[in-house]
Amino acid sequence: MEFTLNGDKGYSKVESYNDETTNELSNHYHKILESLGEDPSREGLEKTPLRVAKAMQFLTQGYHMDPEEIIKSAMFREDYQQMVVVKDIELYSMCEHHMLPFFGKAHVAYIPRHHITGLSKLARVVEAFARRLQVQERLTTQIKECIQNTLNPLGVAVVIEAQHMCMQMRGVQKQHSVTTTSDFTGAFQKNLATREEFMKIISSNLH
Ligand SMILES: Nc1nc2c(ncn2[C@@H]2O[C@H](COP(=O)(O)OP(=O)(O)OP(=O)(O)O)[C@@H](O)[C@H]2O)c(=O)[nH]1
Ligand SMILES: [Zn+2]
Repeated sequence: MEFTLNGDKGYSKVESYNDETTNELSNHYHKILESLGEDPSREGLEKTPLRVAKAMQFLTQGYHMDPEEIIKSAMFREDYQQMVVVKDIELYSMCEHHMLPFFGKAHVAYIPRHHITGLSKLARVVEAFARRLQVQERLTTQIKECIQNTLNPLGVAVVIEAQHMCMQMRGVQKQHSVTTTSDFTGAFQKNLATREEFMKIISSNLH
């Protein structure tokens, strides 16, 4: 089956894998298991190369998504010019240095000029950029730019808080460190009160 994620909405709802890529990855993971001193033919590992091949394609499916198309597929003209905040969007990404997970939450806001977008699309844009090999800084900026370029709003704000497994399980081994990145355009950049309102909303426990 093909990865057909560039559908008319910019993503596909079906979990599917490219047979050729799956085969190629499986062969590589078979060798990797051997290099690690394992026996890829023992019962528990027999299907592991195939499972990992699929898992890795799932975790990097963002390469087959078109984030701008995701927003454009649900853009509506509206005169609302106040802050729209979607907070606590959980995200799972992989650091490009160690290919280990980093995970946490994204908080996304914008102030519409003439257009709003479907709320789920903001979360889908986070997914589309997170499901790639990333650094947290670039992930933050890409989400911001995508929303700015498509909706042309009065401002965009993105804050990401994440824990990096490469800092927890290995390396410096700091279990409790959390990294926060942020990026702003327009009103969020120029107007301190606007930015503070956003920061207050994402820090509050109001639901
Ligand atoms: N800026 C940034 N750094 C990251 C991110 N994810 C992982 N890193 C860091 O990437 C760096 C890579 O540094 P290197 O010295 O080349 O790799 P390393 O020898 O494995 O480093 P240690 O993790 O310190 O053991 C490390 O400091 C990681 O903590 C990220 O999203 N943003
Ligand atoms: Zn890393």
